[in-house]
Parts: sequence; structure tokens; C-alpha cells
Amino acid sequence: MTKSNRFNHLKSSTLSRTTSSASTCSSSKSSAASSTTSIEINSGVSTPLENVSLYNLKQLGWSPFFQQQLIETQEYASVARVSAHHRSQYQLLTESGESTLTIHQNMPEMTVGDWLLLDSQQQFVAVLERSALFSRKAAGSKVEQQLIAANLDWVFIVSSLNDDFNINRIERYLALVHEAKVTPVIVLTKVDLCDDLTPYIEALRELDASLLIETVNGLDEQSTRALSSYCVDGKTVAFIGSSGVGKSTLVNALLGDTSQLTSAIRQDDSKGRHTTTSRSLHLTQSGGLLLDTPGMRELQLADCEEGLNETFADLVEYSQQCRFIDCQHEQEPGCAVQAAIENGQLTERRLQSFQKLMREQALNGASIAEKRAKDKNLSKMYKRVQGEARVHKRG
Ligand SMILES: Nc1nc2c(ncn2[C@@H]2O[C@H](COP(=O)(O)OP(=O)(O)OP(=O)(O)O)[C@@H](O)[C@H]2O)c(=O)[nH]1
Ligand SMILES: [Zn+2]
Repeated sequence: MTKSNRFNHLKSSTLSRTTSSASTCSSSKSSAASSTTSIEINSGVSTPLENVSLYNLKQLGWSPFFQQQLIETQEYASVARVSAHHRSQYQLLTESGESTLTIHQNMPEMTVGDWLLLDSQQQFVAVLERSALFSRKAAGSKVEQQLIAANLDWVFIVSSLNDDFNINRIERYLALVHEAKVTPVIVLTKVDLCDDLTPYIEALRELDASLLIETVNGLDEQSTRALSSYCVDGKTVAFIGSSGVGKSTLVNALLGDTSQLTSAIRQDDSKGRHTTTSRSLHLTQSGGLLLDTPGMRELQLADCEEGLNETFADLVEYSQQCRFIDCQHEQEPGCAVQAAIENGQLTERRLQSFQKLMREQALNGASIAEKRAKDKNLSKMYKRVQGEARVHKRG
């Protein structure tokens, strides 16, 4: 198959469907949640779940953003999406079902949600540019960046409507989500236990008047339907929030009874084991995808300046009017931030939160940069020593 043939092949099965996948926030939001138990396969015909063994790419999250990358891409035969990352292999979702890809040293690091190009032997060709990426500082003594999740459309920042609700924590999550270039949705759970929503909504509006906010009772199917409407048309969502706020409850509500779907796509690997058990990317009942990895639940703030600036856009705008370019917004004359606080346009809390989070990300980020610099120096040293050894040998 020539390159253009391949392109046309993908075009015929996906491009016609991708035009609507670039739906805006509002259209996604208003689209009704589908509760049917059938999904569409390549032919465009609705098929009962138990018969499904193929997906179309749009169901897996394919969009014009990825499609346009194919035009300038090298040889490939098919595309696949990473659905799980194991020690020695990636699990993939493809148009023809589920498969695995053995990890080799010469492959770039990839993560759940990534789109890959494969050759006719199902071998790795390239990873496509990501529309969004979550990464974090690796745990323990290592201070390297780990990839957590790629190509998400929405992140639900979950908080319950009780003592857990903490506006500073929500700001921290917002910075992370903005940094990853994903649209956040604030999901307030346990609405059934809350008498008055007003103070919560007001506090959130103070952060950003245009924030998307959903209030749900995770235990009530009717109530969680509002969330299903984000989870349509191959849109990929993930959850973040502290323990006990109701994330698992919502995950279960969104996935619904997908046991049929799981069994339909279950495949045996070369050793006869089922390969669906530890998948991190799940197809939801409403036609979207849910990305659930432990890493998403342990996100740290590092190298996150852009995300913070976006989260605190109002404050940043005031600060640009300060008399001194390096104003610390403390006692300086002509400080527009302090003036905004005095006028009631900004809260002191928000300034403190911004400064605290900026310090935190700088500290975490610096250690990563330092580690990189150290690694560089170390490898230079090794090269020098090896070079010297070689010269010594020859001599
Ligand atoms: N009343 C009420 N209870 C809820 C709601 N959502 C979750 N719960 C309950 O809250 C408890 C914690 O919910 P989980 O879904 O396990 O919370 P989680 O965020 O997944 O917690 P971790 O697994 O520790 O991260 C469970 O007992 C749920 O039944 C809700 O909207 N209303
Ligand atoms: Zn200032």
C-alpha cells in the first residue's frame, strides 16, 4: 500500500467522522447523554455491544488534530492508541481491537492516551504530537519527569460539598490542568448532603467566573447524567481529587455496565492470558473514554508556571500594571495588586495562594532542572574519561 493509499484508507474510515469531534465546550456540554447500549462501528451501523470487535477511530478519541499530522508523516500502516503502560509493553486500542506492543530501548517514552503509528508488522513507527499532556515529578529520590496521561479533553476536578472543599486545593488542581492544556470541570459531589450551595459556587466564581461547575449526587444515576454529556464522541476524561470525595463512585457511574463491552474486546495474549484486566483507558457507556491511572491521583506541582499564570490570570493582569517590573506585591509604591486588594477586586488569600504555589512549583521544577544538569555533566565526564582511556590505550 502506498502512503497516499494508506492515508485514504484512514480517511474513509475516520475523516468523515472527525469533523464533528472538534466540538466546542458548549456543544459538548449541551449534547444529550446517550444511555443506549450500542456503539457504532466502521460501517456506521449501530451494533449490539456483544457483537462489537472493532472500533472506529473517533470512538477511540481520534480528531482532526491527529488526522492532520498524518499528511506529513512517514510510512505507516495503521494507528493505535495506548490504553495501558506496563513494564515491558504497551497495551493498544486499534480499529481492529486490542493488541500489545513490546517496549524497545529506541522508542520514545509514551503514556496512556498517546496515539501511535504502526507499520504493517504492527511495529512502532512514531508517536503523534500530543494535544495535551500530564506529567509529574517521579516519586522517591529520582526527580525526573514522568509522563502520566496524554490527549485528554476534560479533567473533572472532584471535591465534595463538605469540609473537604478547599479553594486553595482547587486552585492547585486548576494550575495542573491548565498546564497540561486540558479544560477543567469542577465537579462538586455529595450535593445530597449539602443545604446551601451558594458559598461554594461563589468561592469558585471568585477564581474564574467562566469555570464549568457541575454539582452531583454520585449515588443517583439521574444526577450523574450531567457528567455523561462531557463523555461523548470519543472525548477523553480523567478525574483528580482527594481521597473519599467520590471519584470511584463517579467512575463506576460513567462506565456503567461495560462488562459486555469488555468481554467483546477481550483478547488473549501470546501466553493465552486475557489482556483487558489492567487497561487504564476505558470506553464509557455514553461514547467517550475514561482515563484512570494511579498517577493522575498523585499529581504534584512542578514546572507549572504557565498553568499558574492561567489560573491566576486576573492577578497576573493587575501585576502587569505595577510600577516596578519585579514588584513583589508587598509594600512597594504603585503596586496594582495591592490596590486591587484594597478595592475589593482581589482577595489577599488569592495573592498568598498564588505566591505559595509559584514557590512550590519553582522548588520542584528546580530540582528537575538540577538533576538534568547533573546528568549532563556526569555523561560529559564519562565521555571525557572514556576518551582519555581510549587515547591512553592507543598510546
Ligand atoms: N451521600 C453521598 N455519598 C457519596 C457520593 N459520592 C460518593 N459517596 C460516598 O463517599 C464514599 C467515598 O467515595 P469514593 O467514590 O470511594 O471516593 P474516592 O474519591 O474514589 O476515594 P479514593 O478511592 O480514596 O480516592 C463512599 O462511601 C461513597 O458511597 C455522593 O454524591 N453522595
Ligand atoms: Zn505589585
